[in-house]
Amino acid sequence: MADRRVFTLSQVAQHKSKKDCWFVINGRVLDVTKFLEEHPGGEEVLVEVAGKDVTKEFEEVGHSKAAKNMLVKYQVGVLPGFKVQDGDAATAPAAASSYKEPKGKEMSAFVIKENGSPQFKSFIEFFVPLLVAGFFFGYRYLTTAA
Ligand code: HEM
Repeated sequence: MADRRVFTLSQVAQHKSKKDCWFVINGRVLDVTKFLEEHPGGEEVLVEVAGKDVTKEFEEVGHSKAAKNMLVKYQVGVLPGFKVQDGDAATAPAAASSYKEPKGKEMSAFVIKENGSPQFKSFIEFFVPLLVAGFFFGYRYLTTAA
């Protein structure tokens, strides 16, 4: 369960350095100090907005669901009056952790499926040309004999 200690925005604003970096996203107070170096978007962008409510900035980047699910990991508390929002991806960490990559799925697109039985196929492959040849010679015989 994520931390529910209540902090005010001015308390969050006291943690705005590279060594102690907090901010707020969707009412969650996050301590991202340990995440700074790992952030795929770079640590500078995070330090620049440290100590503030960065919900807008976070959404504007169009972060993936995976990124949204990571928020809970860094949660140290909430703002006063925090309520879990509908559709907040971070509220479903259980669902996120049970999600499994559909391994091998992409490969199946390249597998050519053999549905018909191979015996039936070779029968047709053998007799159809034979039948065509038979018709051809039969027709030739009938037309040249006259
Ligand atoms: C705890 C909060 C945050 C987490 C967990 C997080 C996580 C991530 C992740 C996983 C990515 C890779 C792309 C993706 O999966 O969406 C990313 C990219 C990025 N993030 Fe964050 N981020 C956070 C906060 C922020 C904030 C507050 C800003 C802006 C002020 C920001 C700006 C960016 C940018 C600019 C990129 C690069 C986008 C790109 O190259 O297309 N991030 N972030």
